[in-house]
Amino acid sequence: MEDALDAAKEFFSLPTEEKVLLASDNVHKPVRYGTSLNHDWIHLWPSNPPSYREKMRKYVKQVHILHKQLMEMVLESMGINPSDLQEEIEEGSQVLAVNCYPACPEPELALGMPPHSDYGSLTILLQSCQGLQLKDHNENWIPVPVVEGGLVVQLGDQMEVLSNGRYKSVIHRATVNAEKERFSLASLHSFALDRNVRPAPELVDKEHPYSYKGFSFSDFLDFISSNDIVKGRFIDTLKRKPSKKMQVHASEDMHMHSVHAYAQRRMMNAT
Ligand SMILES: O=C(O)CCC(=O)C(=O)O
Ligand SMILES: [Fe+2]
Repeated sequence: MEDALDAAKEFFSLPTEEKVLLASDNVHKPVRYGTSLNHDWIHLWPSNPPSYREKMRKYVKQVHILHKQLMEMVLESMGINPSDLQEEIEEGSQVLAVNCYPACPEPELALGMPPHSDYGSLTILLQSCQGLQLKDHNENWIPVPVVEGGLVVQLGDQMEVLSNGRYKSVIHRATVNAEKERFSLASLHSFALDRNVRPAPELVDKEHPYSYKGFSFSDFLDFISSNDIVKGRFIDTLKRKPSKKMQVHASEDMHMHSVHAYAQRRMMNAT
């Protein structure tokens, strides 16, 4: 784990001229530096620092194995037989977001990443120092401590839809640090890209009516290509009976924080 964080640190310390060669606003690009999609994009990852690919590849591989074990546990806990979704999981995608948040002299006025939920099934996150915060059901921000050798696991929008709302995707944000530059590695896992994710039939009944429209990865890409994050959450566009109150809350919050979003750098590595 330390190796992967070192590789991130070395990459971001490269001269800007070198990093911008990988810059792109095109969300369809598998590797992009700046402000995602199946195995074998590693040859496109940064070749400098020289150890970057090897260190990241090792990390990504281990995390992929862990993700499969976690998926089985989460699905079983929802009463879904993991083998029913085996293909979706096997053909799923993994994107490693390598985030760098420069030290900020006034951390209380800025955010590294505005509030959002991740679109996929599971996110496995490693942080170099404390900065991740989760929103709890009372709308309070809870800092997630750094535990030596520990990883943070979050559920994304695909799990909320699949569980028919029994599990919620986690709204989270990244704060910045006054003295230290902060790094995080977010391994974003999703079901197969061409599949429509919809509530599992076994979780739809009289008391739990079908609450979300199904969606595919391209629906999500269309949403982020044409919407600013301040306009709200993708998952809210899928709700069949959206709660107006919650929507207003979420978007006001996002707007407020994104106005102050600080100069975060991000490198997306599809695997
Ligand atoms: O830096 C962090 O702790 C959060 C990163 C994150 O939420 C993301 O990359 O989606
Ligand atoms: Fe995230």
